[in-house]
Amino acid sequence: MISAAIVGGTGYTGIELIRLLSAHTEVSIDLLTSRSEAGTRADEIFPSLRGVSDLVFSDLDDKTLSTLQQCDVVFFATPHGVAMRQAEALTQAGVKVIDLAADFRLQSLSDFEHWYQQPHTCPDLLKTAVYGLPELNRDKLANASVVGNPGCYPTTAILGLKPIIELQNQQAIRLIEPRIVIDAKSGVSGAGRQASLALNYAETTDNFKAYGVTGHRHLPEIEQGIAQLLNSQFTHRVRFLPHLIPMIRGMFSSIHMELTEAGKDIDWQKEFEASYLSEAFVDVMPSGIYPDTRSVRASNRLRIAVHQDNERAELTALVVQDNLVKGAAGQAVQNMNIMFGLNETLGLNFAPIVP
Ligand SMILES: NC(=O)C1=CN([C@@H]2O[C@H](COP(=O)(O)OP(=O)(O)OC[C@H]3O[C@@H](n4cnc5c(N)ncnc54)[C@H](OP(=O)(O)O)[C@@H]3O)[C@@H](O)[C@H]2O)C=CC1
Ligand SMILES: CC(=O)N[C@@H](CCC(=O)OP(=O)(O)O)C(=O)O
Repeated sequence: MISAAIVGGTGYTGIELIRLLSAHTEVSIDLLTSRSEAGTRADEIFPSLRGVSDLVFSDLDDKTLSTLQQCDVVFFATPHGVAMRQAEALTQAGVKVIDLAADFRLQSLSDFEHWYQQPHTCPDLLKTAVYGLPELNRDKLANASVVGNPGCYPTTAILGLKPIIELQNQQAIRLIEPRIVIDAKSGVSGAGRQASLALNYAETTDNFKAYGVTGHRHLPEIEQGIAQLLNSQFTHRVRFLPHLIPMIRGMFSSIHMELTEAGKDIDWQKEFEASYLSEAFVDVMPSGIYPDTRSVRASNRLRIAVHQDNERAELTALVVQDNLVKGAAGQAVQNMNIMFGLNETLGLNFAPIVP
C-alpha cells in the first residue's frame, strides 16, 4: 500500500482528496493535518466521512513533520507558499510531493514572485518539478519527485488548446490568429472554504460577476502552457477573464479563436477526436452537442466541444470540468497513480453525479 498524507485536510480540495483516496485500493491515508482542528476527528467536522475515515487531524508541528517523512507521498492542499517550505526535507527523505497550490507550477521565478507576491524558498527544487498535467507530461511524471498540480482554469485552457497548437506546430503554419480569448466561469468552491464577505451566500447566490479583469495569476500559467508545454512555434496573446457563477462545483471555459485561411481547411472536430482518442479523462463531445457542468460533476472527466464556423472564421472550444476533481484533487490522484506506476485511472473511474 502507498502511505499518503494530506496537509490541509479541512479545505475543499483536502476533503475531496480524503473522499477519493479512501476509495483507492492501493492507498492508505496515514496522516491528515489541520492547524485549526488539530485533535479533532475528521468525521466530526465532515459527517460525510462517518464510516469512511476514523482519522484525527494533526497539527503541523515538528512531530508531524517527522511523520510526514515516513510517508510515500504527501499531498499539500494548502495555500500558496506552504509546500515549498517542506518540500526539500521531504524529497531528501525520499517522499514524493504533490502540491495542489502554485509553488511548483511556474518555471519562471520572476513570474512566481510577481503573481504570488513572495520569494520562492527552493528554486533549485522548482527546476526539477514537473507540471502535473498527465495528458501532456505523462512520461516526465513517471519519474517526478515533486509535482505542481495545475490550476483549475489552466487545466481547461491548456487541454482546450492542445489539439490546435500541436497541429499548428506540425503543419508549421498559423491555423489560428495570435489573439485567443478565454472566457471562464467557476463555481464558488474554487475560492476555497475560508469565510469571506465576498463569498457569503447572499453575495454569491442569484448573482454573477467577473473578477481578475486587470490580470489573474492563472494567466502566466496558461501562457507557460502554450509556450513551453505545447511548445508553440507561434506567439499568442491571451485575454483571460474569470467569472464567479452561483453554483458550488464546476467550471466552464469558452475559448474563442479566429481561424486563418489555412485553419479553415481543417476539420477540427476530427482533430480533437483524434488528439484525445486514448485519453481516459478527456471526452470530445459529438459534433453539435455541447457540454454542461453537470455532465462532469464530482468526476475526473473533462469534456470538450468544438464549434467551427468557416464563414465567420470562428473556432470555439467549450471546456467543462469539476474544479475540485479534474481541476484539483482528482488530477492530483491521477498524477500519483502515474508517479507510482499504477493504472492512471485507478480510483478515478466513476460516473459523474446527475442531477
Ligand atoms: N478550490 C479549488 O477549486 C482549487 C484549489 N486549488 C488550490 O489548492 C489549494 C487548497 O485549496 P482549497 O482546498 O480550496 O483551500 P481551503 O482554503 O479550502 O483549505 C486550505 C487548507 O489548508 C490549511 N492551511 C491553511 N494555511 C495553512 C498553513 N499556513 N500551513 C498549513 N496548512 C494551512 C487549512 O487548514 P488549517 O488552517 O486548519 O491548517 C485548510 O485545511 C490552494 O492552494 C488552492 O489555490 C487548486 C485548484 C482548484
Ligand atoms: C472562484 C475562485 O476564486 N477561484 C480561484 C482559482 C481556483 C484556485 O484555487 O486556483 P489556485 O490553485 O491557482 O489558487 C481564484 O480565481 O483565485
